[in-house]
Amino acid sequence: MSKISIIGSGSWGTANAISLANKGLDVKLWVRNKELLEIMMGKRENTTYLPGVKLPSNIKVSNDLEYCCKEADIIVLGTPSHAVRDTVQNIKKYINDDQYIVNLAKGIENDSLCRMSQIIEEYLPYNPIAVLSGPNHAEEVARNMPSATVVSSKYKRVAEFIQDTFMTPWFRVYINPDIVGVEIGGALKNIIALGAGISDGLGYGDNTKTALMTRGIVEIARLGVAMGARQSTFNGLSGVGDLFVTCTSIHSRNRRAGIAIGQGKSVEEVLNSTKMVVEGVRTSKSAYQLSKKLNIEMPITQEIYGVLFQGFNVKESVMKLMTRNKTHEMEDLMEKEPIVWKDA
Ligand SMILES: NC(=O)c1ccc[n+]([C@@H]2O[C@H](COP(=O)([O-])OP(=O)(O)OC[C@H]3O[C@@H](n4cnc5c(N)ncnc54)[C@H](O)[C@@H]3O)[C@@H](O)[C@H]2O)c1
Ligand SMILES: O=P(O)(O)OC[C@H](O)CO
Repeated sequence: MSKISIIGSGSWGTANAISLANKGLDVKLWVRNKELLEIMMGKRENTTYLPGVKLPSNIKVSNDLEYCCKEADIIVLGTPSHAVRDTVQNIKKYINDDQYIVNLAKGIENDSLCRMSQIIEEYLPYNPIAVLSGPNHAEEVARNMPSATVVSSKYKRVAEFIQDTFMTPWFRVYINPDIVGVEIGGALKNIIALGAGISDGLGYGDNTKTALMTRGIVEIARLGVAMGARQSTFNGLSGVGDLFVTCTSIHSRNRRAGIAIGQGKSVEEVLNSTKMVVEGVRTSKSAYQLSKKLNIEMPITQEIYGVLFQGFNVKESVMKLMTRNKTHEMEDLMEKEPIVWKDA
């Protein structure tokens, strides 16, 4: 039986700890904040990030990184994406080459434009690395509500081992070798979820949100394919699957932040009002930078980046998107699927 250590006890790190512990595995959960650690030890509950769900007795909570890393077969990184580089640097001295590293964070690092697995590989080049990404809200996974997800790794052996470890009757894990596609889908859907929230906040309807979601996945796939991903991955759980759940769920922090912005709150006000991470904000900057670098057309991302960082007015952004040059819906696939119109 594998020993698991989860570094980061936000909602998702804690939910995975609970899911794995319910399976009978020994889990150590690293808690950064000492005050929260005390509460979690006493109440056996993460009252800040996952209230209402008890921690099984086989989860050991600790603030000691060395204690958490040593003897683990699998180290799971559960911090937000902006903290992954620091976290890997901090744990590197306690890690052996044969320990598996699984990343849960969804994001693309600003400026370096690295995917999370690339950051991990930079510091731990010999370790088996996998990423887990899919339509999974912590609040539901922690309560054993049936959910599905995807594990990706460059190596089938690694993906299958992590699949077996995380799979439960309530958490169905698929594997996919397209690590670029899985990471890009999981990271960039957060930008579209902010947009879906803005649309809801403006009082627009289901048509508007569905248009954003459908055209959103087109531009996510366009960037992903340019970075080496497979188009088909964006039709899967880490693509449209995660996009659907994040754009429609009451649990989504990205969507909730978007709603508040659509209702007129400033971005600063919205981000200051929650302890929880709104990944889409930083990711919009990285995606915008990537679209410029690779010369990829990403109109929705560009407008959302503009709203978040350049003071764009949300209603004007909607109008800019609606009045762009007319085009063919399947423009991206035309080379692969030539279009033949009938004459007259
Ligand atoms: N919440 C979900 O349902 C869910 C589901 C799938 C993926 N994710 C992804 O998992 C990652 C973690 O999200 P979450 O929802 O658990 O976050 P959260 O907002 O619930 O908690 C954030 C956690 O990160 C810690 N943290 C913040 N800054 C840190 C730093 N600089 N160094 C170390 N730790 C730091 C906080 O102490 C806290 O434990 C994100 O990338 C998110 O997109 C979340
Ligand atoms: O709450 P959000 O918006 O960060 O989304 C959480 C997960 O990524 C959903 O799969």
